[in-house]
Amino acid sequence: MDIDPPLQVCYNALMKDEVEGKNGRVDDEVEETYEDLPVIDLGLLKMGNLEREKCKKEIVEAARNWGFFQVMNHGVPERALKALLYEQKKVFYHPFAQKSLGNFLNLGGTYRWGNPLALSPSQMSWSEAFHIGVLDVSSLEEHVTLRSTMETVAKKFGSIAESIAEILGQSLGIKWSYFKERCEKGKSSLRLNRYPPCPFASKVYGLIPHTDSDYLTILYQAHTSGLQLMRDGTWFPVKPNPQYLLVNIGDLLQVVSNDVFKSIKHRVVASEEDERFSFAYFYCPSEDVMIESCMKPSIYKQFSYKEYRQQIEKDVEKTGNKVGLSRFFLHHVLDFNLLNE
Ligand SMILES: O=C(O)CCC(=O)C(=O)O
Ligand SMILES: [Fe+2]
Repeated sequence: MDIDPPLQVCYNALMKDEVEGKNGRVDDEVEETYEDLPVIDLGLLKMGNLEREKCKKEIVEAARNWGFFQVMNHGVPERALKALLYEQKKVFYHPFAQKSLGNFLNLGGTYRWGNPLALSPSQMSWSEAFHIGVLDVSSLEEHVTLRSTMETVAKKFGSIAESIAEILGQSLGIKWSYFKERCEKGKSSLRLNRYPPCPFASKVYGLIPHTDSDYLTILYQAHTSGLQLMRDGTWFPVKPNPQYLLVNIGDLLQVVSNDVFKSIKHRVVASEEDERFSFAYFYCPSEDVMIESCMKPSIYKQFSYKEYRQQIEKDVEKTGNKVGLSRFFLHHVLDFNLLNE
């Protein structure tokens, strides 16, 4: 059976171009188990002062020490999460010829698949996605149930992101409304991901290693494993738990915090048997917002969010990879490891 979207065609073309011995992804060491990723009970934020402070402290510690953590009692009903998984499946199961039309879902340019700019199989993601601006969700006129489930999830995930950003900001001495002001009319988005089973699972990623280009991300990965994060140079699997949401620090918060909080590299490995779904909320400012450190001396130059996105686009076009924050180091401290990846 043909694979939809036509990832195999893309893969075959890349394999043809590859120099022998260089094909396929790099197989780094992966730890077998991962029990320690913090789990934070957000229910405590609704309790007395003591519990609230304890929870805030745990969030700040997890963000400092891990950059990636899980939250429970997050207030998003399980039926809303399941409903979006169901709705996203229905959308993905439309034939490729429809999905790839510019105006599918009445929205332009929201559908992504593989990586049209990949120069080798290791830069190719065996997945497809809809990346929809939160402010555009209301344009999904004909897709009533998709729209309403996305609206529910976006609203809930957005307020979780806002609360966590506020707590982290306060720990740095930033005004409580700092992130809210920058993101209210901003570019936050929801990304629906589908990872089809892959006949060459050892050769490509489901989603190539990357950091997120936002303040922070709220992710739901439901039941199927595949997500891994990089810690101290080793990849660790993140065990799925349908009760939990995952939170990870993005590049912009790394800059604002002057590296107190780190944007953690993560990836999804491909699977020969399993189809996998996930969805993510990216908490982002408006394009004109300046991204700058709240501490001196700053590690990074100031840049606008728009500049950051444009730089990423340019780098991906040229090299197949996002270079990311090292482009904006002050004093031209270039991280050649990152550049050469
Ligand atoms: O599917 C996942 O678990 C991760 C998705 C992700 O990292 C992303 O969409 O940026
Ligand atoms: Fe990500």
